[in-house]
Amino acid sequence: MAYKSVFDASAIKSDFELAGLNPNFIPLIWKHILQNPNCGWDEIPSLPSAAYPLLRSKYKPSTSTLHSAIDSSDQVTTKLLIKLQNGEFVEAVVMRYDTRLGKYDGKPRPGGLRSTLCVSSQVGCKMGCNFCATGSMGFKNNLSTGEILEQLVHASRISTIRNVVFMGMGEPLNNYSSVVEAIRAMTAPPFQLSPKKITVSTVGIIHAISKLHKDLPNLNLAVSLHAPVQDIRCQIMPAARAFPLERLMNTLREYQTSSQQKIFIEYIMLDGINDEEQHAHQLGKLLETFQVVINLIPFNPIGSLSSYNTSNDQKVIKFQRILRGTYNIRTTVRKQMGQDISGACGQLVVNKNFTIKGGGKIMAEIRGLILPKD
Ligand SMILES: C[S@@+](CC[C@H](N)C(=O)[O-])C[C@H]1O[C@@H](n2cnc3c(N)ncnc32)[C@H](O)[C@@H]1O
Ligand code: SF4
Repeated sequence: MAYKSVFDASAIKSDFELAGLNPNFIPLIWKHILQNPNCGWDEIPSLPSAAYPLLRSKYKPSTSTLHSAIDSSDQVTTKLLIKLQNGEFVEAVVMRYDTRLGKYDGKPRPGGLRSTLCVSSQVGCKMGCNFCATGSMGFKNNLSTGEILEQLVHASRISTIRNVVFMGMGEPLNNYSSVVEAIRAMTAPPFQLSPKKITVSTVGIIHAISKLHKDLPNLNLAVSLHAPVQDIRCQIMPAARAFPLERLMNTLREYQTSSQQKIFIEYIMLDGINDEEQHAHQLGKLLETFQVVINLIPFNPIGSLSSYNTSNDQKVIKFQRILRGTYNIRTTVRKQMGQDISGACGQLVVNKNFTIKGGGKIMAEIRGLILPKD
């Protein structure tokens, strides 16, 4: 029999209510599991007696298991391979940033290390972007709320997570209800992340963006735009045909008007495809009346899955200068982390022959993606 995850927030809440139990006990159960990874139900103290048989009969403290974890050579990034109850695997990536030294003056700051977790929302993805390793897997299944939250639970045991980005495997807005429910749980006890520290990245699912601000105010929205005109978007992102650029921009305008929040624009730099000066000007004109931050993302190689090359540094800098200088748009170049463990954006495909943290070699070649040897 398949058990439910105790982190399936609405399922456990409704089971508690049906049994006449107070749902306020649920965060206490979650907290105990966070602190005691392998605990059994009977070890959780102070629950009403009717809670124990309910938990035993229907729920597991974790439906997924951490199959393996591997550190990048600089120890900054850790990629987690997580096995789901149905036998499928997903990946999540922990990225550690050192905030102890000020970015500009190099002076010590309080706070120390903060970690960002990149979570998956689906096994595979049906959007088929042709620069993305996950897209090449096709779609297998949506993750449940519990399976999304369990990624945070596994990661919290190796690092203190302050930020969550939905930039792992899958299109989060194609799994809307589970993602929204998981984010609500992340911002409540015991996780208590600030919604301002959670970012959902989307290829541009128009109808879902329209709902998002009402369901989750204060959330950060990142849109994978990647091209300033519809024909280039369609060439690299087949889903763009269903979500035309003009309609997407209208939807973002409405989103911005109602949320009053800046929007993050993701722009992958593909040599000879979308990285010329004319593209920078088209992008600048498209976005100059919005409150946006543009992230220029160097293309991460995905082996034989894609023949794209990343733009050279001079082109990236020129592109950035045009957006900043001519259009006054805040534009950053994303620092890539975890490339050596195929843990950077778009490199996530399931690799079961992963090594255990701290040792050994990466052995597998999955779906033509040749992983680097360490
Ligand atoms: C893997 S996606 C997941 C979230 C969502 N599906 C989306 O497309 O925004 C996260 C980000 O990685 C980017 N990405 C995908 N493949 C990439 C690659 N090979 N190199 C760099 N970024 C990539 C996507 O375009 C997106 O901005
Ligand atoms: S970039 Fe995002 S939407 Fe496109 S295939 Fe990859 S995961 Fe799916």
